[in-house]
Amino acid sequence: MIKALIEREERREGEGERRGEREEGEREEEKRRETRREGGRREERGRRESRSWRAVSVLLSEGLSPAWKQTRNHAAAARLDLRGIYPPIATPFTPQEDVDFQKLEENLQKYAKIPFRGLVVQGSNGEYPFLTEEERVEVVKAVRRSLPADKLLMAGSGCESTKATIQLTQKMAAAGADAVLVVTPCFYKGKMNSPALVQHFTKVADNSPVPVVLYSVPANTGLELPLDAVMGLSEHPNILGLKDSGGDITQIGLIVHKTKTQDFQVLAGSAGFLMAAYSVGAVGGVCALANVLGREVCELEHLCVSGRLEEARALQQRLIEPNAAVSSICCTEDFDPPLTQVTRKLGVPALKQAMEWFGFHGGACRSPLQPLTEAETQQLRRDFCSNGWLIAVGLRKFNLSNTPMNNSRMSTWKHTGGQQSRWFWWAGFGGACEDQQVHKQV
Ligand SMILES: O=C(O)C(=O)C[C@@H](O)C(=O)O
Repeated sequence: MIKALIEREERREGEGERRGEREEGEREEEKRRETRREGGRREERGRRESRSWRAVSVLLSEGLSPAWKQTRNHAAAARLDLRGIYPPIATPFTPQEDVDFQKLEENLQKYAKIPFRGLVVQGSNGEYPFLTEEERVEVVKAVRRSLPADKLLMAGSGCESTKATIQLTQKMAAAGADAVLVVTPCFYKGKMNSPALVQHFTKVADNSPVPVVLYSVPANTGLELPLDAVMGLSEHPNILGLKDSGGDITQIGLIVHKTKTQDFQVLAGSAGFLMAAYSVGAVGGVCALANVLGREVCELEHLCVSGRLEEARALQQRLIEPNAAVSSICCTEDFDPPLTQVTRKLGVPALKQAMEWFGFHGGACRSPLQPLTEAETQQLRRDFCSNGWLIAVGLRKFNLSNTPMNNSRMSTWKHTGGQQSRWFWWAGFGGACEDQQVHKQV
């Protein structure tokens, strides 16, 4: 009996051992299967990573970084509505060529009464290449202090290197810029191909606390931001849009068309082709002429967006020559498609002279920009007078000393038969100038 019990116990123990061994074997097999599975996963990860690195290397060779850091304002980029007109404001200087913040402030007070969407500070017309980094930031701070809260401050933060552009962008954001306008680097223009430019703007946008607007101005930089680069960059969450000063309407139309699936906004870079740009989908304009005829350029925008094309056409035609004279986009034969040949003649010195005629502080440019010659001044006046913007009534001899005219005073707006007219009286300082009563007809 006992023997049987022992034998049964031994059998049970043997079965237990064998079950344990089986279970151990199964556990070992499971481990081996898991190891194989993990190895497979690791290989797959390796393949995927190599695929993704291959992709990244391709992307990086095209300048697109795979993961965009979320700056605090990417969401802002989606919200910021750029529609409207912006003067790229001029920078007044003292006779010693220091920034004249007092005159800047007086100009800002006048701009505040004009229905601009905002101001571009340190655009081409701001003479940014001639300002130190510190001055560029100080001017942004001064404008921020004065600009009404509902106006957008777009600060030009472009430099030649990506590193310097990021640093200045961050300083301008801290100084109060709502967005930055970043011009294409151009000193080594032969090497500024799409991959280089896409990588540049991507890194800037990755590191900018505020949304970025691309700035392509081939007449000044000698290069155009290529379409494929714009299309790639339009997908960046912190890149809002493009300011195109090239003036090629087909290029602007193509950019609008090719980026329409993105929240990407295109601004015309000159009043000379503003209506045409609106017709192909631009949402606004950065226009030097708006420093002088700000209300009229805003009126053109209004007529375009409200479909009053006959009136828009008539107004646009009267703005082409004055715009041509004051546009800061220098003449370069290579980048001067016929349409824009009219838009580039006398540049910033002419803009500043015209500002003086229309009651703003323009003054001298910073060296090495030279003042207008007498012949250029006459040409400039013709461009405004022949389009009915400046009619000298009772013009008497001007014997201005070097002191630019100032102390202008706008008297009244007078509507006469649908025409608006403004009368200006000037009393210049420092010279034997006499009162000049000029009838400006708009
Ligand atoms: O000053 C700027 O930044 C410009 O784009 C100039 C351009 O708007 C023009 O009308 O000439």
